[in-house]
Amino acid sequence: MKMYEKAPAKINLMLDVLHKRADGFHEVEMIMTMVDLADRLELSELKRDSIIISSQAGYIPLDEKNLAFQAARLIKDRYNVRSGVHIHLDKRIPVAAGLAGGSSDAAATLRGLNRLWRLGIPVQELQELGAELGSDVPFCVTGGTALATGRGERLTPIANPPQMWVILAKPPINVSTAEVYGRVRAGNIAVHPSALRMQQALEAGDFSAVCEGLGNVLEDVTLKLHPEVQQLKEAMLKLGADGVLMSGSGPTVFGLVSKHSKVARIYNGLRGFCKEVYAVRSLS
Ligand SMILES: C[C@](O)(CO)[C@H](O)COP(=O)(O)OP(=O)(O)OC[C@H]1O[C@@H](n2ccc(N)nc2=O)[C@H](O)[C@@H]1O
Ligand SMILES: Nc1ncnc2c1ncn2[C@@H]1O[C@H](COP(=O)(O)OP(=O)(O)OP(=O)(O)O)[C@@H](O)[C@H]1O
Repeated sequence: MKMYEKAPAKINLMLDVLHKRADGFHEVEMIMTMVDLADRLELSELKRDSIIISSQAGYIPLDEKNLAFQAARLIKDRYNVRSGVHIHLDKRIPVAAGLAGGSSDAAATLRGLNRLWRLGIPVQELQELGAELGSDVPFCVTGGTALATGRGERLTPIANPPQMWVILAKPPINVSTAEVYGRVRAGNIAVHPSALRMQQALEAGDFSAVCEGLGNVLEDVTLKLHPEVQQLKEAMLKLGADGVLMSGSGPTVFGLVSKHSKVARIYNGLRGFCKEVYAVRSLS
């Protein structure tokens, strides 16, 4: 038997850090939404008790470091599943980009194995399992648009963004999420983006207000480490994006555009100096 799952990328429309917690994680307030750029997973049942990961992408781990492997092992152990699975990952989301590619693969694995092995695990329990794998995984289990608090695992669904285009550009640099959080000084953040304001903009379907409400306190850290991310933001704005922000801990920058007529100009302009550029729709 085979199951197929799509694993979409996320962007953070706003991300605020409130304080560092005793467990080393940071208390955050974020609004995340999915975009129409997705990995594809094919999950095939194996009679023997093993987990096999394969992918056309040569640049991701295929062993127990792969988040899809970890998700499969977790669900197998927790529910005493004897059979195995072969998971083929058709990677389309850029890796280590701030787009939660690995987290979304893990979430899609939890959803897919729940169906493949007919486990009947309720969504909330899948999210709790997801939280053991990473802070972004619970959101990726359900997707949509949500306010995420705690370390990112406490979710409140909110209205999807109005129809818009999202242009994503990933510069060829590596950013460590742990390092970026490690450099944040919550007490020194000058301007905190407002979750309430973004939530109201989304509920009202007000595209301009969504653009005005964009904010990510991790930007300051990543931009200092990698000035090319700032240059990419400026280029996107110059080319006509209505709103521009870095996603997660970076380095991907996204631009929001309401008019389709602007998309080709921005896409082509960025392709001149950035190899990984995507123009997609927000998922609603
Ligand atoms: C930057 C975001 O992607 C925005 O959505 C998330 O906050 C991070 O999500 P993630 O990559 O799933 O993060 P995890 O794999 O759970 O954690 C990676 C590292 O980031 C730091 N981390 C992560 C989340 C959080 N709320 N506080 C943290 O300090 C921790 O040092 C942790 O060791
Ligand atoms: N299924 C997977 N897909 C991509 N990367 C994976 C996967 N499993 C493990 N990894 C490893 O995880 C690391 C982060 O990759 P990923 O694409 O998930 O980052 P990200 O988009 O920055 O995630 P986030 O936004 O959740 O911080 C990479 O170094 C990669 O080797």
